[in-house]
Amino acid sequence: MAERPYIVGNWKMNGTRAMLAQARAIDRAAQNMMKVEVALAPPFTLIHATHREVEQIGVGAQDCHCSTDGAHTGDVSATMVADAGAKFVILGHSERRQNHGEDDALVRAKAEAALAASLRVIMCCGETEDVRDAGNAIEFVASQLRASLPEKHERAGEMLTVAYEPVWAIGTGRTPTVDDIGVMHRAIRELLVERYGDADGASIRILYGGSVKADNARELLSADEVGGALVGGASLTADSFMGIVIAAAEVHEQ
Ligand SMILES: O=C[C@H](O)COP(=O)(O)O
Repeated sequence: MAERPYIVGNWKMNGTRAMLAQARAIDRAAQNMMKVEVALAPPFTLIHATHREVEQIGVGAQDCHCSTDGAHTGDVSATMVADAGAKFVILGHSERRQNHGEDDALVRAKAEAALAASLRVIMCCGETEDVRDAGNAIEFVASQLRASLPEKHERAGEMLTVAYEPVWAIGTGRTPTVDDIGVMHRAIRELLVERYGDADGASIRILYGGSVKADNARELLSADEVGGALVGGASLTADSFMGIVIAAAEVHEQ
């Protein structure tokens, strides 16, 4: 892994204020792990409190609306999450696509709104098991990314991250092989270079997500073109999350 690994915890719909103790513990531990960029995406309700409690780690949101404000009951805009202390937003997660019917066009509109609010974007993509079994995983992910990512951005390399998360690997304990991850990540890299040019396309980090744990992180993070991980379940306690961060530091040093 050439660049500084990026390990992001996605707390999903987990956590009340009692969870801030885990954020503090992760932040303290991350201060001794400067070789790894560590971040957490708590639920909306904890963004501001997490931002106030931590010094070292990044804090982000798990979604935002595509409009800046207006009559959208229950929604939260990019400007609002930025105001609460978020520096990035996860968009296009398969749980949003499946549970809220978000299509690629909406995800792209959200990404444009987030970038306009100076938020970095972690753009998720990934195929279902049926798509993989039919041998169409690469075509599917490429088409999802082409339609979901903004057409251009002057600081694409710095502002965008892609997270490849096969839907069938999320929360299941199943993972692709290192070879399969490498094949997919190389295809994503090609697409990013094609869209954003050599320099930006090469510097956008591509994370792997889906059942990453401390005991498989070393292997998964050593796959070709993997720049870090988007972690769900194992990010909910400082011990399990920091096990992944430590593995990332070790892979980086190899
Ligand atoms: O955003 C995180 C992913 O959905 C992975 O979740 P997981 O680590 O619980 O499989």
